[in-house]
Amino acid sequence: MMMENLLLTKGQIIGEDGELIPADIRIHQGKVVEIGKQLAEAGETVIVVEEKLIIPGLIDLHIHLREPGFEAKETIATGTRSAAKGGYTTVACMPNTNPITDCVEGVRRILDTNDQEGCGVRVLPIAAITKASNGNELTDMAALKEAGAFAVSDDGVGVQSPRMMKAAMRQAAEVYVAVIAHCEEEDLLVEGACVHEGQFAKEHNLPGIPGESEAIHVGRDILLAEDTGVHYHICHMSAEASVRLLREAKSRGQWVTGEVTPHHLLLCEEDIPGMDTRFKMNPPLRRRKDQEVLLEALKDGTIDFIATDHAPHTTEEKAQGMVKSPFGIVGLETAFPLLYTHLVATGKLTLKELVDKMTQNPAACFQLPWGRLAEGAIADLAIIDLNSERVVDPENFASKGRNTPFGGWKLKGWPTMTLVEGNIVWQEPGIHL
Ligand SMILES: NC(=O)N[C@@H](CC(=O)O)C(=O)O
Ligand SMILES: [Zn+2]
Ligand SMILES: [Zn+2]
Repeated sequence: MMMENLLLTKGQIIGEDGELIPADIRIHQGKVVEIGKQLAEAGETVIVVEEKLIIPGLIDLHIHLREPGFEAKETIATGTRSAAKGGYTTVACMPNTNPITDCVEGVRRILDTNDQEGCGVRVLPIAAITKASNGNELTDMAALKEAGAFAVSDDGVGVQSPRMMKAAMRQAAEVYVAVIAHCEEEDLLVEGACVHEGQFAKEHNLPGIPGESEAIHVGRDILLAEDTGVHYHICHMSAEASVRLLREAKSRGQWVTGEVTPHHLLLCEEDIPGMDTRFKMNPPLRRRKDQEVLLEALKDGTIDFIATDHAPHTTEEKAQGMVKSPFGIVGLETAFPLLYTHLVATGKLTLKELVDKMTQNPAACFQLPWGRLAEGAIADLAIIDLNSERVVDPENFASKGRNTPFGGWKLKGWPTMTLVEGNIVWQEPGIHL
């Protein structure tokens, strides 16, 4: 990619105490070299950002790109474009493709495809914990890491055997890769379980997924991880009991981290309008109490960061009804405006808290060098128009997925430009330099 030196002028950045500060940003050779007021142009291309907010590029450590194997749902090209449009500059993709990313070739293939067909957003491949994610045999984590795997996960299913999970943690600790867990105990599930085992399930006579099916794995894994020294990370936390267990583990100083999705922060089972598969995801939307606890835990730092779990499916797949349709909703293009509008504009989180939990917190949890806006930092940036107001229209998504419960929601705070290492990877149509 061509490296162009840029001068972003008349922007605003978030200061140490959360205040908005007018700022210009000079970018040379892919790095932020100077942040200040009214910087003099020195041969750069000038972009006047007109009072918009400049933040570190967003980082999403849990998405599904679907390639190889499920290209009708999403490809690396469409998924990374969707990420860029949402203000994301780094994404980590789960291995539940076909084939599952459980070998060196699979990891390399994702990196190569992104180099050739991606829009410039950085993709970190997550490799499987067990071969074919079937829970029977561990992958070669040292080789996977060497090939460029970011971490290991069997996302989509829980690792059912505690013995296998313990062995996985031992190996992961030895080669310094994190174990990222989809926590779900299948022994507590019934055939066709599709929504939270609670009020909505009862009213609609649907088989439910209990909160304990998540929490029992969280508790089990915290115990298993304790003596291994592994970094254990909990996917898409949804249940109050899981939060309680994470909080306790952290209070003892254990290396456990957790993420939460925008949909679990903003919705609960009471919001499901009926037999609408756009509200079907795993884990399911739970009680209002769980939703409230998740937000509290995110605010107080128990839950470390926000990840979308962007999970595109085709319209046909999602048209098979509540029981048969696949779990999952898309999230990359709506995450920031949703959370800005419903958590920041309502005073539940500060703007700095929200941005930190989508940038520097995920980076810090996994020792990634991105997610900061400072002199000397890599110029991964998102420019956000906090005042722009638009209605979510899934037909306009860059993602192939249209499966969102947020269609029709009126939101503020849309990204207008995304830069990775100083290169513009997406900009709102109609903006000309
Ligand atoms: N979250 C979901 O509802 N679905 C994910 C799988 C997963 O994240 O467990 C998918 O791959 O579709
Ligand atoms: Zn999962
Ligand atoms: Zn997932």
